[in-house]
Amino acid sequence: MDSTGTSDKDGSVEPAPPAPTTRIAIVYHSGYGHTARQAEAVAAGIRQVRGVGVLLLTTDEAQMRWEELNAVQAIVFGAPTYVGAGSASFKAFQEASSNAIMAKGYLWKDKIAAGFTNSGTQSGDKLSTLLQMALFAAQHGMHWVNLDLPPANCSSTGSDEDLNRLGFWLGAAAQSNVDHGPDLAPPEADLATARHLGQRVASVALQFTLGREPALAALAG
Ligand SMILES: Cc1cc2nc3c(=O)[nH]c(=O)nc-3n(C[C@H](O)[C@H](O)[C@H](O)COP(=O)(O)O)c2cc1C
Repeated sequence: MDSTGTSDKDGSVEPAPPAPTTRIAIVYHSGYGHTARQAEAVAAGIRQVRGVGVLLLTTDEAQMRWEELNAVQAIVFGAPTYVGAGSASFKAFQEASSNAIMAKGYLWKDKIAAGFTNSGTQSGDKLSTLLQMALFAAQHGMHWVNLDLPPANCSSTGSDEDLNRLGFWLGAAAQSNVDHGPDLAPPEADLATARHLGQRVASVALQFTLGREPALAALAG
């Protein structure tokens, strides 16, 4: 059977589901592969929401594919925290967007945005990186979506296996032991937290996409 449909027992063909009309890009950097695992988890969360597609790009790839980024409804930013901020490669992508996107008329205005970061220690000053991403989104006129998970692992019944075990609100955080490769880190709880962020952004983007057309028509009328 080709990709256009599925065949059931009597040989009849069911039409393939329509291509997603809501698309979300993930733009991330990962020096050693740990944040890449988190990015893949965000993508998996997005794919769980029917009707939403994903474009997964490194910060280097993104700088060659601005037009594709301009066409998506949401962009999720991801970077490891290096020296208390997003990595230099992520910063290079941010700066490149100034000429490529802002100077050309704020082409990302009103897109949805969200972010995630990963680092070696439990805190590791990851909040600084999430703030950097939220400010970046604000400078582009984007709408920031938070994590929407209660902080966990903060009571006698909490554990390291809880969703949002690191207790962030602004975006998804992960922690990777510095002596573990990306096959072992970040742990499942942090990948599940990243999947949650992906699902949430997909849900919000879908609401914006489906709700926006009638809203604009009403405003124009
Ligand atoms: C140059 C450099 C600076 C780092 N600074 C921090 C830091 O400020 N806080 C922290 O918790 N971890 C820090 N780390 C650890 C990384 O965040 C951690 O190893 C992370 O998993 C790397 O992600 P990646 O494999 O996607 O590059 C630093 C690592 C490097 C290489």
